Amino acid sequence: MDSFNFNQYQNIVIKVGSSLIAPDGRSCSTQYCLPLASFIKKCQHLDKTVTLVSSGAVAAGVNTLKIDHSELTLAKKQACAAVGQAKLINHWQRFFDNHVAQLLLTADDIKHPKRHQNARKTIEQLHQYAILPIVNENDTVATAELQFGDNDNLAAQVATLIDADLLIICSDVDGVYNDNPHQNPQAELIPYIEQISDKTLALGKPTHNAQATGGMVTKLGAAQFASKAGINTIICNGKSEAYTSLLEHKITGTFISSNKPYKQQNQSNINIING
Ligand SMILES: Nc1ncnc2c1ncn2[C@@H]1O[C@H](COP(=O)(O)OP(=O)(O)O)[C@@H](O)[C@H]1O
Ligand SMILES: N[C@@H](CCC(=O)OP(=O)(O)O)C(=O)O
Repeated sequence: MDSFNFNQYQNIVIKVGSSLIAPDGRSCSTQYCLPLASFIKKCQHLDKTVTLVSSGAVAAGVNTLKIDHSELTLAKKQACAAVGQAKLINHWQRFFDNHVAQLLLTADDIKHPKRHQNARKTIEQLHQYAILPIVNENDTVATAELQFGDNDNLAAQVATLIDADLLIICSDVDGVYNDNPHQNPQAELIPYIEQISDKTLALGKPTHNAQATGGMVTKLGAAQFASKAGINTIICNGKSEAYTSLLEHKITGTFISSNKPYKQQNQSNINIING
């Protein structure tokens, strides 16, 4: 079989969800962040530029303020995000010896031409300083994000902003299944999606996890957005061997192809495992 070649990707956006930052309510846990940090460092040593989109601020704030998720009003969620963001960035600083930067963005910042350009230039400059840019939604002002939005979409927007060639969405499931595997034990993993149709979007259901936001619905929406911009997406499990596989030029998860040719992309060369 032809092989997927991780070497062809140079500018990668990695999104990590609350499910991995705060497993079982343990906010800012090292359990899944340590392997992810190690993967990011390996990518950096391979001369790839990496931008991290990290969720987990609300979960971290909930943990500090000892609030039940079911009691969260919008104002309480925003207060949790403000408390938790400080904790979250401190958490990442420890893995990267302080070589990280915090960027809090809203959808408006990405739409506004001048702010868009400023955000892009800042990220490029940080990459030149070998600093890992860590992006989150600016939850204090982005009320719509906490009511309707999600960081999967933000990650796809950031990937487009910086002309990334790969978006990796790390979650707590092996990839996209034909139904929610937490609710349907018969659900089967879909290793490769050539194009996201309405039928594919309908496979994505909400999350089973009170701490997370979007479930697979928003990940598929994000992949569709990235795909239209010529960016391939991989949805994988940050609890598994997915990172090791990628470094070995194999995909453990779901690969979603962009629907237009991008850079040296070669769609015939894809080696899928785990499916
Ligand atoms: N078709 C599907 N395939 C896989 N997972 C799905 C699907 N539909 C819904 N899900 C849910 O999406 C969850 C992952 O999204 P989410 O909990 O929001 O994670 P994260 O915090 O990583 O963004 C899974 O654990 C599962 O409950
Ligand atoms: N800005 C929020 C992100 C919420 C979110 O999208 O969470 P997730 O579905 O776990 O990626 C936070 O940091 O908690």
